[in-house]
Amino acid sequence: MKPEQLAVYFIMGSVNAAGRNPIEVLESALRGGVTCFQLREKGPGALKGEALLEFATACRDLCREHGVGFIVNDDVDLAVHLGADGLHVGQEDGDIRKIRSRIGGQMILGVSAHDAGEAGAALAAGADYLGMGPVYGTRSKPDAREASGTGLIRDAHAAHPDLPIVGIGGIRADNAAPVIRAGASGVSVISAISHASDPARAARELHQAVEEAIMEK
Ligand SMILES: C=C1C=NC(C(F)(F)F)=NC1=N
Ligand SMILES: [Mg+2]
Repeated sequence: MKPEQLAVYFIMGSVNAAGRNPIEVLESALRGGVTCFQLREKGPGALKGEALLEFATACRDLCREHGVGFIVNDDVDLAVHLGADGLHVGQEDGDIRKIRSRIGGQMILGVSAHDAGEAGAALAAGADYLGMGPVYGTRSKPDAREASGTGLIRDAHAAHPDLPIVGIGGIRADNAAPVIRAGASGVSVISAISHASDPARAARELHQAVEEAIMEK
């Protein structure tokens, strides 16, 4: 996982597409230059079984067409079955070491971490990047913790400067810079792109904001 792959990390499930065809939203986001995509099929109305497999396969193929990493959230079996580029798990999704041994050394493994301690444990267990947040208030995750600002990212980056971190939670083009300045390699977003009337434009604007902040570092 090269840190620059985390610059604009789009996360979406079929329920996040604001009533539109999620494949068209993903296609638009990819045209707009998102650098990584995570399929996070969760919550009421989430696809299951054959419908999920079809949707996930279509997302994977679109990402491959655009040369963008395809990451699956939580579902180890689905990630392995699809030959995904990576898997993202939270602290509650099982023992990170066991998951690493299950997916092998090639697959990217992302782990959610909420403090420097969890960051260290995830790194020791084989994580390739950390997702840290919620930086700002978020509506995409009903059970999200309190907004933590960028302090957690700053602490984790200071403790583990070589471990790529992506910020998450309420991030948009107009508040992305502080996340990068705190030491993150990129920002991950759901609704800033999936709810945008023009997802490609939203992705471009986020990419510009992140690139500018990286240049100013
Ligand atoms: C809960 C999550 C936290 N962080 C991330 C990512 F941005 F990918 F690191 N993805 C998630 N699903
Ligand atoms: Mg999870």
